[in-house]
Amino acid sequence: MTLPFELVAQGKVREVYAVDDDRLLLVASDRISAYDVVLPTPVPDKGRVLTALSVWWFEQLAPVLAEHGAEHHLLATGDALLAEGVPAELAGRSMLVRRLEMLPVECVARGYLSGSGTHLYQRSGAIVDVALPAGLVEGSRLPEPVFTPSTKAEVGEHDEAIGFAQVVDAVGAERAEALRALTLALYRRGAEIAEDAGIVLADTKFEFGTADGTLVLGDEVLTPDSSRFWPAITWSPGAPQPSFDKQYVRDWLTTSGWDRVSPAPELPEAVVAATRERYVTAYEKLTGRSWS
Ligand SMILES: CCOC(=O)Cn1cc(-c2ncnc(N)c2C#N)cn1
Repeated sequence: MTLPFELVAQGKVREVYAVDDDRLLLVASDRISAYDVVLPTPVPDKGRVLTALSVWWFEQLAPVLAEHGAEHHLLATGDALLAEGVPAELAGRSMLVRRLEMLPVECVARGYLSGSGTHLYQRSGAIVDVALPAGLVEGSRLPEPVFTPSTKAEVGEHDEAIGFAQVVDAVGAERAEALRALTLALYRRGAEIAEDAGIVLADTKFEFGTADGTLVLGDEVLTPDSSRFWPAITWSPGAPQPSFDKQYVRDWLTTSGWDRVSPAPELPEAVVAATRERYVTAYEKLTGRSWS
């Protein structure tokens, strides 16, 4: 599909286009990645569901942003984009956003110990400069949510966990404090809403920018692609937790014998359908809205 806009960033499952000097278009694809590999089989509606979820979260989080003197970058989505020249088949999985001066920090909030956080903790009892109590295991709930920022890695590289001092070096002390406070406040509100929906929001990554000196929440927000969603019902510390949305894919890939190095195999139709259903279910449980 050719868009009448310049491609400015390409991620594993998303693209960013320049609409004009002040606005960008974030386009979510139906691609799914597992074990850091983009799989060859798309999941129908994944892009549209995760876009609708982000849009809903921007609405839910607007009061928290306002409390912190911040805003978000969303301008429009869906049919409103047709007038901007966005093709109909992309409109539902695109967000028109304000162009920001993006800050060079991945703002990660963790309410639970998982993934790279567990690895760092097992090595040093902390996540960089964030000390944690002894005796935690993969999946443990943390006493309090913590801010564990990282650098924005180049495409294909892994983000590197950094300490608060490095955030200060990058954006200044006042802005660093604001990022930490806002990241944790947004995470707490998201985790609270997710808990009511039977979903553990284990961690999430926010990206912020500035516009005319104001802090602005960018990127996608609180989706299963930017966060770890676990079914609350199966939460059991001591082992990797089942992913709310990707577990069918992970399990099938494991049974398929894929070596994780050679090109990933096509997913069976049943796994694609079940995975699509997980995205729709996450949307409906969180928003209380019917996907249809
Ligand atoms: C392909 C995936 O890459 C990204 O989303 C990272 N990225 C964010 C921007 C951005 N730049 C200015 N203003 C914004 N509002 C945004 C946003 N969101 C560019 N790349």
